[in-house]
Amino acid sequence: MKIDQTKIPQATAKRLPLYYRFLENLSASGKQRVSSTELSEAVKVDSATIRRDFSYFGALGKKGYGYNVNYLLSFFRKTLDQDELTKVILVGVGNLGTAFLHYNFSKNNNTRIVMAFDVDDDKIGKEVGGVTIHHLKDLEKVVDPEVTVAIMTVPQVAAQKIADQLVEAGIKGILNFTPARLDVPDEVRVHHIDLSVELQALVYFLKHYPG
Ligand SMILES: NC(=O)c1ccc[n+]([C@@H]2O[C@H](COP(=O)([O-])OP(=O)(O)OC[C@H]3O[C@@H](n4cnc5c(N)ncnc54)[C@H](O)[C@@H]3O)[C@@H](O)[C@H]2O)c1
Repeated sequence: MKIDQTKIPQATAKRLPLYYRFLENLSASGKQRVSSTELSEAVKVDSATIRRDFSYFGALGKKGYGYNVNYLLSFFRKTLDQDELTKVILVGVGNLGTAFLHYNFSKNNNTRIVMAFDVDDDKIGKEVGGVTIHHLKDLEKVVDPEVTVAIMTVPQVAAQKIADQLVEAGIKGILNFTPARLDVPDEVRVHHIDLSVELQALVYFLKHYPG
């Protein structure tokens, strides 16, 4: 079935990897079907939302049967391009960048950091987690044109200039771990991950919605 991706709401699209990971584990343990209630408990999304999410791609659970795990998995694989390896680059091999290179999405075998960049001469040419570190000035020379996603783990002060360089080199998506708010052209997407904001939100919810 061909799904029009533009019709899937963003909030639904964001939950797909979550569903996918859980279904993959289910399938590996030999389970053939799953109910929305079971899914709901595992991924912590309410079952009405799950049913609505799944209805966007025509997966209608049968009463008393639930969803067919393999059907869902094959759908998610296609939709999330799980069959294709997404190559990603990382800029800034410090504390956080080093940790990411060692982790390198080992649980999620369709995303891989293939190259890292820094400006510290002591790091250039070395490998971390099997990934070679290049000088950022060589970005356009060494990066594969099919790479369109970059992770930024650099000091805040350097972030905007590096974002400009990434855009210039054809990067279309930036996962930004620095506290800097980046200014990029409309066609470039930035996802900003700010741990202190997440923590503050958690503390707020604990305080105002206890239990
Ligand atoms: N360490 C954490 O736990 C953590 C958590 C959340 C967010 N952050 C944010 O992530 C970013 C990185 O943090 P960190 O602790 O890894 O910092 P770090 O100082 O350990 O590492 C920064 C790296 O970026 C490199 N760098 C500096 N200027 C550069 C440039 N122009 N081009 C390419 N590389 C450059 C440095 O050489 C260094 O290797 C910061 O913005 C920080 O606020 C860090």
